[in-house]
Amino acid sequence: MTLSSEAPADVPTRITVGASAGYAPYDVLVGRRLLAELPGLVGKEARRVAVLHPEALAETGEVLRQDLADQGYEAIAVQVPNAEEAKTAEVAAYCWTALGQTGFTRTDVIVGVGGGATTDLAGFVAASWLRGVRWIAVPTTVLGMVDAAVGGKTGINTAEGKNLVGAFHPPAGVLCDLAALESLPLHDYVSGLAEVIKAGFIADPRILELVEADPEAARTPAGPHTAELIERSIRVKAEVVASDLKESGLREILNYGHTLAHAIEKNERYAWRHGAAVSVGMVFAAELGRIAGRLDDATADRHRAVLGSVGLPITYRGDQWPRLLETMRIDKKSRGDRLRFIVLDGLARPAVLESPDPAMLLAAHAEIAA
Ligand SMILES: NC(=O)c1ccc[n+]([C@@H]2O[C@H](COP(=O)([O-])OP(=O)(O)OC[C@H]3O[C@@H](n4cnc5c(N)ncnc54)[C@H](O)[C@@H]3O)[C@@H](O)[C@H]2O)c1
Ligand SMILES: O=C(O)C(=O)C[C@@H](O)[C@H](O)[C@H](O)COP(=O)(O)O
Ligand SMILES: [Zn+2]
Repeated sequence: MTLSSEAPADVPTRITVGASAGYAPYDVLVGRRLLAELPGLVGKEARRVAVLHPEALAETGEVLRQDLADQGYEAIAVQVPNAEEAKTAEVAAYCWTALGQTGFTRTDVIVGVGGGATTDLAGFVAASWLRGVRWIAVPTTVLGMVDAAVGGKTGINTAEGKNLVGAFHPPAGVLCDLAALESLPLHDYVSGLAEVIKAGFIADPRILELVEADPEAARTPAGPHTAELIERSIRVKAEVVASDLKESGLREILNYGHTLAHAIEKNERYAWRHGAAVSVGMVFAAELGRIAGRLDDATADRHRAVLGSVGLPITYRGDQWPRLLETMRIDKKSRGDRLRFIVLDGLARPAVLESPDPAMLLAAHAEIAA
């Protein structure tokens, strides 16, 4: 991965996430060679900086740490496991120990560099350390850039399920250096496209058109529309979280496809990437919408077509339904015994489906069962 702190080649795109729920606004920068921006975001009040990075980005973590040390900060690198293995209470506790041993105070700053799993953990450690310190996200996956690093949902998993412990704690800034995507394995790149396509279905159909125009190109960072796809998706997310940071209503639309997705991830013991599970979850939600008489056939079918065209999965093994249903009951959108799903009433018209009939759920499941 080639992150460098040289001056930016071009002016980056700046997307501001507006203030919400008493939290300050912040900028998401998208461009190349953005690391020169990092010290400015860390600020002068901080004395110590902890750079949390996954094993796969050990070199990058050290580049950032050295860069911050050169700027006069007492900078430490904290290596955490790759992917979902980082989102555990044990790893969070390991990070707290590192901060404690470094004498981290309330004015010090955490930098999370990596995919969504790393930034979810870094944000959670920042939210919980001393009841909240500033943090900066440097997402290095498509999914991290378009979704996880933006909006302040931070958290870890428990044995019972995905993201069950966490906090709303927005970052002070987000640096999306597109050069980072060049070292991302294809499987991870494609997984991130599920959240891009989600933004297309719930809010910005132009995203779907760009993917459909050349699905093969959409699968690589060198594609002609890479920056536009990422920026459009960030704008969707930024707009939603600025109006409903704490998910008291509108923000639930970002959970499109996630009710089933999180159950699949848990069922697969996190061997499936989040985006892959979200892909199947969106096909399920589309079928649910169609069966409920809310979504037209063409838009429901478009899910399979566009997700499949970039190589995302659109089916899941059919023998697991009772387990999936059980896990879905503790989805955060559930209220008491009532399951709630985000469905579409049409393209870019997300809405809530309350307590669907079990027969409807079963019928939608039959449509995704392999
Ligand atoms: N907080 C939110 O709003 C939000 C939104 C969407 C997803 N998420 C979470 O994000 C996580 C998924 O994130 P993800 O898809 O980025 O996966 P990930 O963080 O698991 O990263 C995938 C793999 O790629 C490696 N990696 C990261 N960047 C790399 C790079 N540039 N080059 C080479 N390897 C690299 C990682 O170490 C990991 O092994 C899930 O835990 C999901 O729940 C959170
Ligand atoms: O930001 C949100 O809100 C989302 O729902 C975005 C999702 O893509 C993301 O996977 C999120 O972590 C899911 O949150 P959860 O509250 O369902 O755990
Ligand atoms: Zn997601």
